[in-house]
Amino acid sequence: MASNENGEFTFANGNGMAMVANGNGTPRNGLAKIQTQKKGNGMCYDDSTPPVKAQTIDELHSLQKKKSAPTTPIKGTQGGGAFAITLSEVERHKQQLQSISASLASLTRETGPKVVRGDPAKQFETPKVSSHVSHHHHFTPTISVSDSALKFTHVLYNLSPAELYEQAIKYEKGSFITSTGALATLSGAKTGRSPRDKRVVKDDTTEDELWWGRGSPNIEMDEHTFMVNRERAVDYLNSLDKVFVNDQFLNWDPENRIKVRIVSARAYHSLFMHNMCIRPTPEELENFGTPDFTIYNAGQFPCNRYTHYMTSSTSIDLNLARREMVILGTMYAGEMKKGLFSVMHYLMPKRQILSLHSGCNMGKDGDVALFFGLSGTGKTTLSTDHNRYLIGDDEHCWTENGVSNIEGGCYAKCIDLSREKEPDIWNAIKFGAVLENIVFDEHTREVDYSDKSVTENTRAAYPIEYIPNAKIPCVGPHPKNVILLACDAFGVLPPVSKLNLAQTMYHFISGYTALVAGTEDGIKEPTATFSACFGAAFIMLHPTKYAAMLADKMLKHGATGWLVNTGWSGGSYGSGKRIKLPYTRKIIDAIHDGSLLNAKYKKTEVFGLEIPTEIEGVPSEILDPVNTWSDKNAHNETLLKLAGLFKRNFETFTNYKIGKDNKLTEEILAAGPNF
Ligand SMILES: Nc1ncnc2c1ncn2[C@@H]1O[C@H](COP(=O)(O)OP(=O)(O)OP(=O)(O)O)[C@@H](O)[C@H]1O
Ligand SMILES: O=C([O-])CC(=O)C(=O)O
Ligand SMILES: [Ca+2]
Ligand SMILES: [Mn+2]
Repeated sequence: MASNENGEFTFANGNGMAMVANGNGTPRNGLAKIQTQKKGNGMCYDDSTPPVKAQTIDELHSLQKKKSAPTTPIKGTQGGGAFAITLSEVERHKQQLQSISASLASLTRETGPKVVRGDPAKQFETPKVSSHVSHHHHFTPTISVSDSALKFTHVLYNLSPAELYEQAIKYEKGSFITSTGALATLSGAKTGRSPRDKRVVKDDTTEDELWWGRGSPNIEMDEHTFMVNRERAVDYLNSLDKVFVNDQFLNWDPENRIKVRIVSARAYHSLFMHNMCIRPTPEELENFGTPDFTIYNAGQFPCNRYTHYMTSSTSIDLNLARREMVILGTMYAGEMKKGLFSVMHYLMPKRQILSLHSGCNMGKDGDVALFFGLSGTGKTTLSTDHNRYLIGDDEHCWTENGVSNIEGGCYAKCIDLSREKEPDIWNAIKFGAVLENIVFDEHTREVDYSDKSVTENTRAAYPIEYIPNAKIPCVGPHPKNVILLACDAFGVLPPVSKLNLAQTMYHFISGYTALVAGTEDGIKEPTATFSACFGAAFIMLHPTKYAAMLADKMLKHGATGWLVNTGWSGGSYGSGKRIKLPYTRKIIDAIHDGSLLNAKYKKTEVFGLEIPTEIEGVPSEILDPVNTWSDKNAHNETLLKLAGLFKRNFETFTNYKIGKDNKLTEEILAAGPNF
């Protein structure tokens, strides 16, 4: 066999004699049989089995790949017979391509690139397809049009995971198949989000609507600068031989579904979004039409640091009026996921729908729990519970009718992942899953989840249906429990406290956690992080807007608030230890089954938290942190230190009113630590 310039194997041997292949396109008995006698027409056949239908080697190869809707090149070019299709189908294809072409329009390409579906490696094999499409997008070059306008850009449109694997492995350095079939990838220099490089276009509308200024994640940019970056990204994408386009949905609530298009340069990005957004059926894709929101991910290419408002070579730019986002200078895929989440945090409240940075699951009896928490506090880990239905692990909406997941997949932290402690996540890391920045054995391709050589923030992205008890469609009734997760590396917050509504609001607005960045140098002071609504990086409106909606909904549906510390016990980071995951799971079980609601409680000093004295399966002495510290003075000092940090953080919010009357506002202010 020889390999042609397309990297495909030809079956002709050096003597011009062809080898015999069976109907599956593979040589019989594994080895190619050499026919020594030439037949008249030059074609060989094996007369012991029915002859293959193919007339040429290319046809034979094409038989191997069964045609399917989303990725097949434009039909209707072959004329009648089996390929005959209705005019409306042709029209739809045409519109779809025009829509993609319009997405990629830039100044150097007024009408957008010539869009061709399929792999550029095959462009010479399927001339009919390209000529068919270019016919619709042909324009005469004029003096003002640069050469780039004449170039083809191949659009790899909604490829399947298998096709994306092939693209990644063939063209993207650092892509490998792991021993369980996942696609290992490298995200490049950035292995986490870059919130300081996020910009939002401030125009007349957003100036009034959005939260700007101190504490806000929204750093302004103007429309013109946005267009400069947009052009830079689109020109970069157009300069490539091929781009990936994903047309998908957000939100499982059919009434509030958002159509998104993601244009990117890497198979890694396309597969990541395939997993993370809701996947359309072939019919839904046929009728997709124009997207509600578009992301241009040119992450390989930097922004120009001399551009106004830019302070680094990374820029993530959101333009709500244009319904567009541009990514330059970071390939970390989480930017796309969380960029879209920001958009939802703008669009949903406009419809009186509360958007939430939370996990969500449901018991056999239909009791729903929300899990709020900053990155790494346990939303994915604790919402993925073998005894409950998973609705989603990170982004939800709460409407008049109940909850709905925004996404179609999960994004789990992988550091120190173990089969015993997190079996469902472990098993979800199989073919189709994207594994970011993990380290594996060069030969066996077994992943070492304890290895932080690339980053501590190793991640797995997989479709939600990879979790066996996923609730599909991912919607549920109104929540019964609202669990606020904090990973308290100071080790002074109780493992669990029952909150009244004002306390729930106080802690929701505070959005506390304290993680310790892993370092090789050993002990490092924990640092407190306060992030309003447990996701300040993604909210667009003032935190009190979301808080007021949450208070309304919790009151209306009688939900109970809880504060769960998934962090340290027995001392701060360095002397104490992280609370054992099995204990946290027991605590969560007791919340779900209602037993904790009616347990015996006592009130803590300073934070005034109601803590239970007993929980089945959890040692009672750990329920009050002071018991676990050998140095009581150190405990009290640390407690006061953390309380002080809470107080200082909340000062920003003291002038804001929550809801219609001032009563709740005053109660919330009083619900913080007292000392
Ligand atoms: N007691 C505990 N409770 C919860 N998680 C724990 C506990 N002890 C250790 N962990 C570990 O902490 C990590 C929690 O990460 P997880 O992926 O659930 O974060 P997340 O809240 O979903 O964050 P993100 O929003 O960034 O996805 C996991 O690696 C988990 O194994
Ligand atoms: O967005 C990410 O990169 C991961 C995540 O879920 C978070 O940080 O909340
Ligand atoms: Ca998560
Ligand atoms: Mn998250």
